[in-house]
Amino acid sequence: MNAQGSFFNDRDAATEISLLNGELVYYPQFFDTAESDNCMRMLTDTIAWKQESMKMYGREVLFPRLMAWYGDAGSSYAFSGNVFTPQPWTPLLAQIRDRITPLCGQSFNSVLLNLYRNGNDSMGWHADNEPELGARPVIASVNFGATRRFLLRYKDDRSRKYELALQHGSLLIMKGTLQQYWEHQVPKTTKVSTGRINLTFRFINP
Ligand SMILES: O=C(O)CCC(=O)C(=O)O
Ligand SMILES: [Fe+2]
Repeated sequence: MNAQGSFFNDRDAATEISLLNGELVYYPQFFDTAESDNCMRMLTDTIAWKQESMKMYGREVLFPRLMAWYGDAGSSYAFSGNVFTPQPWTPLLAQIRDRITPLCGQSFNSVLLNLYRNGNDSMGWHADNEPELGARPVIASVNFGATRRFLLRYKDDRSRKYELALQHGSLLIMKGTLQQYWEHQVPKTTKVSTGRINLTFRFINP
């Protein structure tokens, strides 16, 4: 805790990034180092991590990372042929949700967690444009652990690109028409040998 009795520092130190047909707001140090270290440890140990699989060309393929889904009852989420039924909010996940919500201009009823065990774990190109998220979803991405590259490319012109290094304790808000016009990925890297946890807070229309 700091002198103001808050676990969180530098919440206002944001960079607003206006892309063509999409908006990002990046808070590099939304959570201070002590709190981020604690979140990394607590989430690693207490989340019900699973390696899910998806059907690809008739074969079951494992996702190259561990995942978990938490949220309000009824906020089920379907993607890549999976239906994720949420587990109830843990106190820590609810605390993180409640701290980021005031900055996001909307509430969240669920969170998808991804654990990248090392640089060999990754997430491929996609947009978070499932119908239950609505046309212009606000998605809040919270990062703990190793810094990983977050790449964006414009769907209609893949030479138009943007890149961020998402660091320990950061918050990235994706909004506007970003998910309609852009895709994003977290590529593999040989430079990272430690774990990273990403949480994407979402509002699923029931
Ligand atoms: O790990 C990340 O930074 C990206 C996560 C993501 O794109 C997602 O969960 O949809
Ligand atoms: Fe995504």
